[in-house]
Amino acid sequence: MEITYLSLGSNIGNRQQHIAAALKKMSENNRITILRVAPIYETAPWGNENQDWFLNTVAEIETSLTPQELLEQLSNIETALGRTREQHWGPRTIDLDILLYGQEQINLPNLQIPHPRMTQRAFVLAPLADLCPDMILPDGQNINTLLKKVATQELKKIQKPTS
Ligand SMILES: Nc1ncnc2c1ncn2[C@@H]1O[C@H](COP(=O)(O)OP(=O)(O)OP(=O)(O)O)[C@@H](O)[C@H]1O
Ligand SMILES: Nc1nc2c(c(=O)[nH]1)N=C(CO)CN2
Repeated sequence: MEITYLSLGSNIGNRQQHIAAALKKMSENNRITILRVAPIYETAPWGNENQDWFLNTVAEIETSLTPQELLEQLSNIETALGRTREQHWGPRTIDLDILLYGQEQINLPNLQIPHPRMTQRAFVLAPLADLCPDMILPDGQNINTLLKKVATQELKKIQKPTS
């Protein structure tokens, strides 16, 4: 069993409902246990700014799935929730990324862990810091130091998920 952190994001349709539905589908897999879910943030679009604001959060899970099996499971959930891939960093009903999987470092063409862009993204670091305020990221930096570096990225904490 490995402790794993996942990023969840949505900026199309009922964003809160998409996040809740993704968490429900994950919890239906008997090899995934959701341990904690961070508060939800409303966040300015990063990377491709010409799109609507996102809701983002982070889930801490425990899983016996391998990283590749987890990626496949998350991709199936994205598809079931209507995710399409038309634009790089474009709008999506749901985006599920693996941030950290135990202490593993993976560098395959279809899977990089830790997620290579996570330390640049306030929409990842803020909810992750709510769950793990003292976390040291694999590059050796404290999460709060990293959060200060991305402080110009706009975001606001909105609420705990209801389910
Ligand atoms: N840690 C990871 N978590 C999820 N997908 C990953 C990871 N590492 C590599 N990938 C690959 O990235 C591919 C593209 O994913 P996706 O379209 O969701 O990217 P994105 O969310 O738009 O951008 P970003 O990767 O910068 O968050 C996936 O098909 C998957 O194979
Ligand atoms: N605010 C925000 N911006 C993004 C997001 C996201 O989840 N939230 N996801 C992206 C691709 O992973 C690109 N940009």
